[in-house]
Amino acid sequence: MTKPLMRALAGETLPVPPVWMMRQAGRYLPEYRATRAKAGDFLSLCYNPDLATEVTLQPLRRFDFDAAILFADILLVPQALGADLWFVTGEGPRLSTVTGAADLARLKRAEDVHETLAPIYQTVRNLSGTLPRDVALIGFAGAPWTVATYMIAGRGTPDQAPAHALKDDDRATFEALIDLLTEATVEYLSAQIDAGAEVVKLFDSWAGSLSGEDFARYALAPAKRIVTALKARHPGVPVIVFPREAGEGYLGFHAATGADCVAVDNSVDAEWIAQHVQPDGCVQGNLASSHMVTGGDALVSEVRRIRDALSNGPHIFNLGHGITPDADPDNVALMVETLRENG
Ligand SMILES: Cc1c2[nH]c(c1CCC(=O)O)Cc1[nH]c(c(CCC(=O)O)c1C)Cc1[nH]c(c(CCC(=O)O)c1C)Cc1[nH]c(c(C)c1CCC(=O)O)C2
Repeated sequence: MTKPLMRALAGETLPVPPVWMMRQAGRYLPEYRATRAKAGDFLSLCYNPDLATEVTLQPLRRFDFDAAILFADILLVPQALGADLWFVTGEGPRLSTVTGAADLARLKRAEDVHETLAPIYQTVRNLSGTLPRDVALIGFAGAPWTVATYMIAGRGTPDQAPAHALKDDDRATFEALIDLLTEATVEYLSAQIDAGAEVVKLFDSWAGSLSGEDFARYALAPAKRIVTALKARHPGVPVIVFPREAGEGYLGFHAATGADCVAVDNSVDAEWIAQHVQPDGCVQGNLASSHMVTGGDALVSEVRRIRDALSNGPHIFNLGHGITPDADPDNVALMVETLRENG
């Protein structure tokens, strides 16, 4: 029997959609916090295959999810390309910046990322074969634009202004960075698939800040290049893309990139997705993650509404973005239970 997640990705409409959660291994779980304390800091946890395997498995012991997602981070690729990376507690990531051609010239080549990322592939190998029979293993990477926004600014930014400035002031350097990240992402995802990832997902968390021609050039085109290269190297391995807050940019995203599934955030309504995106292929989403904090009747009715709205086509149930540290694990259990109430 094929795993439910793989069936949905192949375009099948299932009586109950498969379910998993972005950031399902994370700080809302006390056992995650304990393992992270043992590792020391977040990056040490990412690069420790035994502990990264353990935290990947933790949510599966509590919840009957259909997928596990590799525990790692989208910012490991810039680090593997030679950028400095560290996390400031309570604030987020910091990186050495790329502000011009000289910074770009100091980065390594795409093929060189494997040396740093080898422990991540070991985590994938550990997980492959360890998972419950019906659970699919998802690998992931950040999309070039989103990763570039962190590399250019040296940190997370509310409006991605430094990346927009480099794009508009020094397009050659900006595009060379996007190209390097596109190639490095193919290398990284391809190695995850070789190590046992059954599905890969591309996170373009800041796709929504690109508009018009820029959206086509820096969200669609790199995603298409990555999907095309992966399909050539690994026929049959499905790809999920997540152009977060793309709005109307979700229209035609399957066809423009060749992705098997488009993940949709909660700024668009499930009915709209059913009408305008799901006819093109599998969709994933899109419960607001705030329901994992507040729970109750609002959670139950919203899970039912999204499930029912998307029940006439291939759907993977998920949140619209990652679960937050203040979420209550009981609400996650209630989400899964509600989803399957008649199934
Ligand atoms: C932008 C981005 C990053 N990382 C990621 C994105 C794209 C998706 C999104 O928009 O959420 C993706 C990511 N980050 C993490 C995963 C693991 C897999 C999963 O469970 O989904 C995934 C898929 C673990 C993580 N990545 C991070 C944590 C928290 C680290 C900790 O334990 O303190 C986890 C579990 C840290 C991180 N990593 C990043 C930031 C901005 C932060 C700090 C913010 C925060 O503290 O929540 C970069």
